[in-house]
Amino acid sequence: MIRVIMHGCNGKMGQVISNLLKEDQEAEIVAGVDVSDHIQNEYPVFKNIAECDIEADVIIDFASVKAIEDLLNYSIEKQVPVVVCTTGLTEEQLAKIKKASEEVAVLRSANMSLGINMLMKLLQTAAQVLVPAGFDIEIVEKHHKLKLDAPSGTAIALADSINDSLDQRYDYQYDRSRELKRREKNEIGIQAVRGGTIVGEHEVIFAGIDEVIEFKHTAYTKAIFGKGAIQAAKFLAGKPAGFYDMSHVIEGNVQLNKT
Ligand SMILES: NC(=O)C1=CN([C@@H]2O[C@H](COP(=O)(O)OP(=O)(O)OC[C@H]3O[C@@H](n4cnc5c(N)ncnc54)[C@H](O)[C@@H]3O)[C@@H](O)[C@H]2O)C=CC1
Ligand SMILES: O=C(O)C1=N[C@H](C(=O)O)C[C@H](O)C1
Repeated sequence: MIRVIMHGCNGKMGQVISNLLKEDQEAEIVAGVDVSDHIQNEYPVFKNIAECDIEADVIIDFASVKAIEDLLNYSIEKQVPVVVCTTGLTEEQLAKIKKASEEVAVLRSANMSLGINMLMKLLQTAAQVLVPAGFDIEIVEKHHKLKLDAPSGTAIALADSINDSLDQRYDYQYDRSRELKRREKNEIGIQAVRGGTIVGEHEVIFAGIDEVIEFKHTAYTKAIFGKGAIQAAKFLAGKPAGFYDMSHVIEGNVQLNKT
């Protein structure tokens, strides 16, 4: 059995994963970490990961940007690989995650679903064909009203994926209300919508002269993120120090299915 610490265990994603792992034959939660104690779990829960004295093979993190430094310190000190799913991280925190991966295995992904990770690859192909033909790129994301960060980590990851395929020529425009001016050629507009219980929608729009192509991903349940995070945790347990993302997990599964 792979032993998991669930960081942010009493949150929406922490509970999705707790329920999924109850039925899992290969992995189990041995401890949880959460500042909130409004839920009774079948495993011990610590207020801070630094207090956790239970041995584990991997940590799954869906918590808060405020907890990221303690999480990385614990992961390095105890040599427990960590799957970082929390979004809204600053550039400085992202740099700390990269640095930590020199000492312990770290997998970070703003979106654990197969669909979004597949879409990232499709967008690179689309951008390489459509941008030279003069298409503009805009991203619209929609999420539930409880979400703290905006734009979503996924919207930024989709933009980054496109930008990687275009030699980083693009800037991101988050707010068009400040200046009275036309959009720049080398910009990706990113807009966030918040309301109700929308699980997660991402739409990437390539707008050309007289034609528009739209790529859209809709998450109907949070289980798609939970299943992806569990797959990632199983992949990461026992891996050497290094920086991994969902493409490593998906490629690993494709190889396994071929054999
Ligand atoms: N990568 C992905 O595929 C996905 C990422 N997320 C991200 O995961 C994070 C959590 O999402 P949700 O579960 O929806 O949020 P949530 O607010 O329901 O849960 C977060 C939990 O973390 C706990 N927490 C807050 N500060 C903490 C601290 N310092 N130490 C330990 N626990 C702490 C809270 O008490 C709460 O129970 C968000 O950043 C969200 O954007 C969410 C869904 C998918
Ligand atoms: O907070 C959420 O709910 C989600 N957050 C992630 C993000 O910021 O991209 C992933 C998913 O869209 C759900």
